[in-house]
Amino acid sequence: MKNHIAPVRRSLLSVPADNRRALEKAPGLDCDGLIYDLEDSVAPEKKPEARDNLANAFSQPCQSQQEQIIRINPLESGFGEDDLKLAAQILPDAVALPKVEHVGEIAAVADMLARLAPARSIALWAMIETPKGVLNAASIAAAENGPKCLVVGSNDLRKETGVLAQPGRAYLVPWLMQIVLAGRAHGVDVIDSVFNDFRDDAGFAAECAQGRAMGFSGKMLIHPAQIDIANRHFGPDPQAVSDAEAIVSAFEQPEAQGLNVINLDGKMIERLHFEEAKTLLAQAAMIFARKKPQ
Ligand SMILES: CC(C)(COP(=O)(O)OP(=O)(O)OC[C@H]1O[C@@H](n2cnc3c(N)ncnc32)[C@H](O)[C@@H]1OP(=O)(O)O)[C@@H](O)C(=O)NCCC(=O)NCCSC(=O)C[C@H](O)C(=O)O
Ligand SMILES: [Mg+2]
Repeated sequence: MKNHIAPVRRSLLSVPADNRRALEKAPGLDCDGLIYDLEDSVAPEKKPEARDNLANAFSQPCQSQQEQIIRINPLESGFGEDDLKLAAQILPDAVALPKVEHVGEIAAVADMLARLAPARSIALWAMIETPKGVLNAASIAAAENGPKCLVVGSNDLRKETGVLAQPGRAYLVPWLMQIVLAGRAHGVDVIDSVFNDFRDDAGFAAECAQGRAMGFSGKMLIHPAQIDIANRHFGPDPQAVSDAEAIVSAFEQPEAQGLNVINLDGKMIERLHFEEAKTLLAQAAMIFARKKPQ
């Protein structure tokens, strides 16, 4: 995505970087972003090949407007440094760090990237997927030159805590809300976790609706079949667009000049709703104007 003013992040598809067919297919899909994965979906012996695939994919001319993110391996894994060298060479929009637990990890990767690609700024994203990551989410989001996005990894979070995968995510919700609050407190975008059962459209839609209601901007995805559903749930629906148009129009009337609160069809509308409505319309316009992938 090349508009960095108000990024739309409804749907972020993870693409295993060792899967050439998926790499080929991904730029033609209607998701807002691609998270090219070098971490858990790629076996240790395939990491070099996966990096070569990405170098090759990024060398091709590309019309896609998707935001491009590379998920690297943790630095202590022994793979992370080579992943960062690759990032400095191919210059994605962002590098996603998995399993971030402390603000120091962000600083270490930022320093390394600044040394490897001094003239370019590559944003950092932090995956929050361990108990310590959740507990420290606020300080991670607040880091100087810190992450632009927090992404939840609920598979790892469940593994580390013993919480079971259940519809409704009752026991995960408090932690998810903590992550949303941490991100929003520091102006950092928040993305909900993957949903593993990619053939269960109804279950996925329910989880998207829940994530949207919790305040997430979008969802990390694992399969192309999930894109339309995520776009629909996290994007502005026609009713929301027409409500926003009515609010903007009402506040722009001469009689609303100098007023901070108005009555619109029996509802109290404040200037904050006016600002919210303008943001929603700008996002809707951006989605509408975006060139459909071929
Ligand atoms: C889950 C999959 C292994 C399923 O793959 P497959 O069996 O190939 O599915 P389909 O036959 O239904 O695929 C249909 C076509 O779609 C393409 N495809 C599938 N997945 C992707 C994708 N992710 N990106 C692009 N294209 C994709 C197939 O190639 C087929 O194409 P065609 O040949 O034209 O028919 C697979 O979907 C998969 O590997 N998904 C991603 C897995 C992944 O990235 N895992 C890491 C992220 S999960 C995570 O982060 C968890 C987090 O850390 C946490 O802790 O929670
Ligand atoms: Mg994970």
